[in-house]
Amino acid sequence: MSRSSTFGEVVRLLWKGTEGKVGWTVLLALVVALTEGISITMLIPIVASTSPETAQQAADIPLIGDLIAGASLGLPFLLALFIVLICVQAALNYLRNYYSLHLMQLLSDRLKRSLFHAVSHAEWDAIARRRLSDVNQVFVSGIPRCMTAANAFNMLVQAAILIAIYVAIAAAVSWQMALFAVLVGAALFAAMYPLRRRASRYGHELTEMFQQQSRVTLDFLNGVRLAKTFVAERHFMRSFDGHLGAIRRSTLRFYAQSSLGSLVFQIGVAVFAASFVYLAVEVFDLGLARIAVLLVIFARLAPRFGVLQDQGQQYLSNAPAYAEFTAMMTYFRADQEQQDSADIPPPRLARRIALTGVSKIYENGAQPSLDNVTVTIAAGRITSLLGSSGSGKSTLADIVSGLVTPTAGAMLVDETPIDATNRRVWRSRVATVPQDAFLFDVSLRENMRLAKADASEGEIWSALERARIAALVRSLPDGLDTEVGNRGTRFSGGERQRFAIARALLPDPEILILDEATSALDADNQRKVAETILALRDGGLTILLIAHQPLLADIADDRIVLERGRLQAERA
Ligand SMILES: Nc1ncnc2c1ncn2[C@@H]1O[C@H](COP(=O)(O)OP(=O)(O)OP(=O)(O)O)[C@@H](O)[C@H]1O
Repeated sequence: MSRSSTFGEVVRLLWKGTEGKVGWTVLLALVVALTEGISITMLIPIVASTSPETAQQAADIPLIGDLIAGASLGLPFLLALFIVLICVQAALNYLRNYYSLHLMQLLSDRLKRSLFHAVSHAEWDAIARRRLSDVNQVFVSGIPRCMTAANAFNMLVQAAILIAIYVAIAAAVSWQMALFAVLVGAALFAAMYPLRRRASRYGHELTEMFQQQSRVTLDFLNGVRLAKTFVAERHFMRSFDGHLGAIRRSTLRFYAQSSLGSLVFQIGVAVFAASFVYLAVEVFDLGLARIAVLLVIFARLAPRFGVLQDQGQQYLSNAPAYAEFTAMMTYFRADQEQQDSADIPPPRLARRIALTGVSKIYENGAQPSLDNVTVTIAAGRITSLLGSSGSGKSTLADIVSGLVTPTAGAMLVDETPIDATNRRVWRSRVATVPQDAFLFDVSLRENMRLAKADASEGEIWSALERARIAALVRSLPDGLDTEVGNRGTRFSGGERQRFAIARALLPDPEILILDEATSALDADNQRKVAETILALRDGGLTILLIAHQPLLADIADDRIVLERGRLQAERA
């Protein structure tokens, strides 16, 4: 995204994201600038009241001089008014800062929610194609950087308003000096161009480097057990150190350059101050009243130029994060799942699931992962999905569960076709237990209620009984209140698997899909899970098993054999 289009995007974001409320901060900035302007202008009558000579100088100032002449006010009154104006100004500044912060928080929440929504409502295919560490990175550092850019932009606008008002007052006092200030300001702005370009480049580098760092961190945390098994901690540590070093070096380089820029800027401002006073006194012979006012204006103006410089850099070095955010939003929004409409009843499975001519070609897949497969899964029976690695078993199971959309072909649940309009509602009636039975780091009861938020104690115990794990829970001192701990590692693999089955059974699904559910278990645990599955089938549940182990393959009533995405055999 080019700099100008990012600029337009940030303006739109600020305006739309705050529902136009950002306009209030600009208006407040304008009022603050006006009260500041009035309080500065008031210095003229105050200085004028010191001697007849200064009074005459003040009267000579166009516009302002006439005003002073019109209202002959005493010094105590002027000083009191000056204090009142400064108080009003301080209060308005406080209000503006607080309101800006409030808006930024609101905006940040809005961006996070919209990305969360876009990801959670995207098609699974689209989610699976994307590195989740990149998505996480946008949440953790991308959106806060967008906020810094938006805030910097807002500050820039406010500083620009103040500068414009100061320059207008300066012009009323002496147009030559105002013109001089504008020309010097423009020259300083132009001189800082290389620094702004560097800030923008640094911003792009930072986005890339944060992504790399997030990838290593998440990869390591997700596979920490494996990393330790391979004694590969040092490899990850080295890689992590490498990314930290790159970020540190780039940041130091950037700040060294920008500090140098600020240094040059400060020197430039000092030269400007000296020339300003010289011109005012020696060339234009402005007199004390005007010089006093111009100096006060200048003293206020200089830090605003500093704000322009600092916030400009903040904006440029953080705006690339916004381009990253919008690219990610566009990606996920392009592939949104159709939402359920309230009047669609969940399909019921009483007889069979029939797939006809189903094919699946993943976006980046060279070959079809499923090629014209026609099979039937009978209700109330155990069907096993067999085939060598990569033959398409998981793809078929994901199509049956409604997670993956087939590229071609049709699926019927009894007589109901499953398509974009009801795929989500069908998925809510399917329970899947993956190979790695994942338990969340909350209590057993809360883990169960993730599958059905309003499950009663009776329903929870009934599901635990069906999965043959109730006896274990009863033996625990804290029963259902037992905290599962990090990923449930306090339970054995077989126990976790049966908890996962119990959780999957809680919403009373139409079909249970087990994806290599016992591959990580020993023979004893495999046997226990197999007994659990047989008992569920005897209770009338339809079960689809992806199984390599003979023990599980043997308990199946029907078998579907796939090879290279094609149906090899379908046997009872
Ligand atoms: N998201 C994806 N994008 C691209 N290709 C994919 C994707 N998922 C699966 N594939 C490819 O589709 C083919 C079938 O994969 P699938 O996971 O369905 O096989 P499987 O029989 O379950 O394998 P395994 O027994 O090893 O788990 C494989 O060649 C795989 O590389």
